[in-house]
Formats: sequence, C-alpha cells, structure tokens
Amino acid sequence: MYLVTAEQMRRLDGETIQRLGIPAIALMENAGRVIAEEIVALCRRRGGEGCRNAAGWEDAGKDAFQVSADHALTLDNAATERWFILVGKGNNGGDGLAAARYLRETGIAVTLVYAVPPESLSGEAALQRDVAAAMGLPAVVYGRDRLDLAECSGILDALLGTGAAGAPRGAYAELIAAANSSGKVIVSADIPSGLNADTGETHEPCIHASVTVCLAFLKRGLLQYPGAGAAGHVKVRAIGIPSSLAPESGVQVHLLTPEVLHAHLGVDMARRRSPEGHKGTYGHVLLAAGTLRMSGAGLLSARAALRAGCGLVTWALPQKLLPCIIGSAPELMLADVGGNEDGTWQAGSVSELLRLSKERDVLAIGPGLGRFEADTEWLRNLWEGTDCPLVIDADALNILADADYKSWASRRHPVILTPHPGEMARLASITTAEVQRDRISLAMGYAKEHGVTLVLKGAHTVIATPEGQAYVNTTGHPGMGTGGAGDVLTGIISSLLAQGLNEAQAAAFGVYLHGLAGERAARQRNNPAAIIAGDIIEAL
Ligand SMILES: NC(=O)C1=CN([C@@H]2O[C@H](COP(=O)(O)OP(=O)(O)OC[C@H]3O[C@@H](n4cnc5c(N)ncnc54)[C@H](O)[C@@H]3O)[C@@H](O)[C@H]2O)[C@H](O)CC1
Ligand SMILES: [K+]
Repeated sequence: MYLVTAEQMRRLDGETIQRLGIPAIALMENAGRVIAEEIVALCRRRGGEGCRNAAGWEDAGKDAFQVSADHALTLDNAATERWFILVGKGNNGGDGLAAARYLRETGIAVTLVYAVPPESLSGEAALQRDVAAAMGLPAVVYGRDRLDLAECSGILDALLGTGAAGAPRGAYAELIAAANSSGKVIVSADIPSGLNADTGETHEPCIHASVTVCLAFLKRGLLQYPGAGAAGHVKVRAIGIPSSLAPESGVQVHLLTPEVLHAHLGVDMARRRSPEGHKGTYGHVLLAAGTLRMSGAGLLSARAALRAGCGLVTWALPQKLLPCIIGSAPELMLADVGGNEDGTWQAGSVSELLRLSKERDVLAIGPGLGRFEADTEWLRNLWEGTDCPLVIDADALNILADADYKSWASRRHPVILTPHPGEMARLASITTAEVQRDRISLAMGYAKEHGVTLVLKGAHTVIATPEGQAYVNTTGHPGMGTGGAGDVLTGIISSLLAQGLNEAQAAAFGVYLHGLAGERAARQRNNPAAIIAGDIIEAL
C-alpha cells in the first residue's frame, strides 16, 4: 500500500482523468459511495446489528425466489440515524454531497450543511450540489440558517481535503470547532479537515474523527502524529484510480505490510532454513556494545540477535564486564577488547575489533557503548577498515553526530543507522520537534544525502533507503517505549543481515518483527504497559 503527498495525489488524479479517461465525476461518485458504505458499517457496529443477511432471506423457504439488497448500503435501523454532512467548497465537499445521496438511499436522514453559499461551488462539486437539490435533500447554509449539531446522530466532515491550504478559516474553522465539541461521532472524508495531509501537523482547529475514509491512497499525514491521532480509525478505499500509476508517478513510500515485505522487498516471511544448514550457514554477528554501567544494553542486543535466527553472536566488550556476563547467556561468545578500570571502552580496542570483524558477517556498534576519548577516530577506523555491513545505534550515533562522516571513505558494504528522534536530531543538527514535524520526509532526505539506510524509530517507525524508497511500519504499540527495546531492535536487524538479507530487507523486516513481537508480548502479559525489553526477545 502506497503513501502519497497531496501533490502526488493531484498528479495521480490528473493522470487517471486525462490519460486514462475516467471522468472526474466517476471518481467522485465512487468516493461518495465508499464513504457512505463506511458510515453504514459504523452505524451497524453502533446499533449492534450482526452480520445477518440484510435482505433477511435466510428465513425464506428453500425454494423461495431469493433477492438480495446491496448489503453494503443497507441498514436495518436507518430510521434512528440522522447525519449532518458538512460540505466545503471544493471536491472534498463534492464527495460529501455524493455520500449524502447514497446515505439517503439507505433510509438515513441527511442534512447538508454548506460552509459557504452553495452558489460558490464549481465543477463536479457544483454538479453534485445540483443533483442533491434535485433529489430534495434538506440543506442549510452556515451563518445564514439555523443549525444545531445536537440534532444529529453523526457528522460527515467533507469540509477540506487535500486541496486545503493553511489553517481552516472563517466558517470552516467555526464548523470544525462546533463539530468537535458536539460529542457526536465524526467521519472524515479523505482526511480530517484541518490536517496537513503531508506532514500530519494539525492546524487549529482540526477535526477529531472516529473514522477517516481515505480515498484511493493513504495520505502521509494520516500516519504521522499528531495527525494520526486526529484521524481515528483509517479506512483506505479504492475509487477507481489504478494503484499501478503510483510508482510511475514517483510514489516511493509504502506502508510496511506483509504484502510489501514479500512482494516489494522480496523477504521470505516463512524464513525457511535449509535441512543441510548449520550454525555457519546463518551468519555471525559481531557486537561492540556495553560498559560496566550499561552492560544490559549489550546483553539485550546479543540475545535478540540469537533469537532472530543468526548462527553465532560474538559480543566484544570491555574486560571488566566479562566476569559479570559469563553465564548470563551461555549461547554467546565473548571477546575481551581491553578497556578502562571502570569498565568503559578505549579507542585502542579498534585493532582487536578489526581483527574479529574479518571472520564475522556484520558489525553492530553502539548499545550501552558510552563515549570515550578519541571515539570519533575509533568509529572512523571501523567505518573505513571493516569489510562487512555496519549497524550503528545509540552512543555510536552520537559519536557519528560529532564526526564529519560524509568526508570518510565510502564503504563497499552498507550502513544502517537506527536513531530515535533525539539521536536523529543530533545527527541532523536540528531539534527533536523538527525531526517529528515530518518524519517521513526527513528520513528520506537524510538517507539519500548520506547514502545510508535509516531507521527512524518511534510510533510508525520509518525505514528509508539511500535509493529513495521509504517504508512506514504498522506493527508495535506504545508499551514498547521501554528501556532496552531499541537495543533489541539492533540485535534483530544485525541478525537478519548476518543471515543474508540485504540492508533494506533487514531494516524493514527487523522493524516489522520487533513490533510484532512487542504485540505478542503485550498479549501474553495482558497489558502493553507491563512489557519490558526482554519480553520482546522471548516473544520473537
Ligand atoms: N483523490 C482523488 O483523486 C479524488 C479526490 N477527491 C476529493 O477531492 C479532494 C481535494 O479537492 P480540492 O477541490 O482540490 O480541495 P478541497 O476540497 O480540499 O478544498 C479546496 C477548497 O477549500 C478552500 N480552502 C482551502 N484551504 C482553506 C482553508 N484553510 N480555510 C478555508 N477554506 C480553504 C479553497 O477555497 C478551495 O476551494 C480530496 O481530498 C478528495 O476528498 C475527488 O472527489 C475524487 C477524486
Ligand atoms: K475532510
């Protein structure tokens, strides 16, 4: 499933109408119909109506002549519903007008609430206005006629869509505020009015929807916070624009679903292992991590790597840690790289790491690493001197942020960076708020500019590749915001790389699995808040 910007949506819209010849009004009709279907589905859930055949013919005799109604637009308790349709001036309003007609056909009472005088509508929206008038749909104009939102059972927000610019003004702003404070269930057409469709920023005011019926393609803003919170449950519905147009039109952002992992990224989700395989077949991770005070970070990464399926893990660590770690994970191999009396790292460890890396498939650096003297030179030596993929996390990202690493020799093997928003802010020399403003664009820009695969962690983790593709994760939950969860992810991604997945596959599948394991751990504990990082490893 693709994620698009408003500009890309306009292009796709234009392509469909001009090149393929599907009339704009047909797309708007489809939009109206699917919006109405989702409202009917919502009313059914609310009314507790089961999945009974709406035409009720299961009661009929065996040989009876059977006729079924259009189930998607049939509602038994329609008479108890009255929906207000908030209509804006553009095509989003046109979608609302079309939806109103379909709702009316189900028996739901509708009232059109024009934000602007209906005479100001144009194009397809004006056509919809005229059809609605010809059908006698009741209509009021905001500011001119009496309106009491308490008199409805639900509100369709068809005020502003992808053509909106800036904060809602005038009647739009007043209607949005009134809808939000009405306490009524709100369904948004395409996007909540007041949302920036690209970044997910919410203007003041912005509709708070229970359901958003997103048309044709997911808009990026619906997956980015705070917009993702304002959209409620997002349903993406087709309206006749072929999805094959998306890559042709330069769309490079995907929702990270099993289908995308399999068909687009070529990941073998079944993770078949050869009957002839042995521990050497599944790769060897070298992990440079942990100090005496943060030994747990290294242990979590190392154990996660093992659980994610690689054959062997060597954990390189300061000598002082060794006695504490021995026996805590007997499956691990430990490598003493010297270090200071207080169990911290020394830059001199680089020669041993370079030696060890020759026999290993991946080098993962960072969890619990801390900072130490000449650490930027240390990291540069590893960057330039190792002949395997690198995964760089945690403190190693802070080292990278201090280094002018674009001037370092380019690597033959890929680099994956796994920052959380604070680390990303340091890498990009901006504030955390600026990172969060439009995570997708930022991650894509950084990955391309620096030639790295970037995993920007957080709600809906973004994976961006140097080639310009991006994947937005769908798995996981807020309970995974717990110490060590990131260290677990580093272990998983490194493990997948060691098993031969390429960097985009390892980063995307690793993030997906990590979230899935977090979900399973939460189910096992019966509460997302109760899970700790070790639970995610055990759930893998
Ligand atoms: N995806 C498709 O192919 C289809 C989408 N449809 C729907 O069309 C809208 C986009 O329609 P558009 O006419 O371009 O823009 P809007 O309806 O979002 O609104 C533009 C309209 O609103 C006024 N306006 C803009 N910004 C503000 C503001 N901040 N405050 C007040 N008023 C504002 C301005 O005057 C414009 O006239 C898309 O989201 C879908 O819902 C098609 O129906 C089917 C095909
Ligand atoms: K809307």
